[in-house]
Amino acid sequence: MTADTPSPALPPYMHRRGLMLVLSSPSGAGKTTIARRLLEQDDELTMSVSATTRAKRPGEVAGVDYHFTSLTEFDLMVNQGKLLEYAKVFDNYYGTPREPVEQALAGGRDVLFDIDWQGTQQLKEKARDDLVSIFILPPSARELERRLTSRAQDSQAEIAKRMSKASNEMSHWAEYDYVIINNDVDSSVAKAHAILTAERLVRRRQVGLSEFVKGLQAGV
Ligand SMILES: Nc1nc2c(ncn2[C@@H]2O[C@H](COP(=O)(O)OP(=O)(O)O)[C@@H](O)[C@H]2O)c(=O)[nH]1
Ligand SMILES: Nc1ncnc2c1ncn2[C@@H]1O[C@H](COP(=O)(O)OP(=O)(O)O)[C@@H](O)[C@H]1O
Repeated sequence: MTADTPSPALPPYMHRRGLMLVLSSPSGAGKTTIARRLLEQDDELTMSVSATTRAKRPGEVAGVDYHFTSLTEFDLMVNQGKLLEYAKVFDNYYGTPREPVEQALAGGRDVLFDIDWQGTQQLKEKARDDLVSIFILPPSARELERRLTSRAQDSQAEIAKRMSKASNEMSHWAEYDYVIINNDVDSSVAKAHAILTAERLVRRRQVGLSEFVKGLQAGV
């Protein structure tokens, strides 16, 4: 085939089973930054927008960054089974609405989650085969504190609380499939995207391969 001959379309029975890509890290290590960049670069990736009882930060948009709810509304979602997982983090509740995730996966799209280790464990119990998890570490403790402070969105007391919980959060690093030390943002985004690209090619995620290969064999 010459360079300007269009490649033939793949048969319609071939499609990809969507995967769930989880990013976790101690607060301030950079998962929101990496998640935003991945979403900009990749049309097949959808963000799971969590529900939370925490107060909205300056600049955050309701329905985009989080669904901000009261404790009563959150309880109702839990009792009605509307959350795929939920956990208490830093004295607030956070949870993943079930329906958008199920819809995206059914449509062959991949879903990106910014959730903590507790949520990751719950998703792993429910959907191990569809889950790919990445733990993001800061390059140093000092840099973590600098990032939390320079983000300038939390009070000093809130930052101190996040630093004191960082050690516990980081103790879960070995439960993840991949680890990225987030030194340079561009390089970390490229690494996360490489993981996504490779995981999409995992054999069981490519539905219809057997028929495809049979067709190839029949044609040679
Ligand atoms: N289990 C769970 N954790 C979540 C969810 N949404 C956010 N989190 C986690 O809650 C923690 C606090 O998030 P946030 O208040 O946005 O603070 P930040 O991580 O400092 O930006 C982070 O570890 C998030 O990954 C969720 O739906 N479920
Ligand atoms: N590799 C990096 N180098 C320098 N600053 C970074 C890097 N990654 C993220 N940041 C900055 O650190 C702060 C915390 O990042 P953020 O993505 O909000 O972390 P998280 O979502 O893990 O709490 C933000 O101000 C962000 O711009």
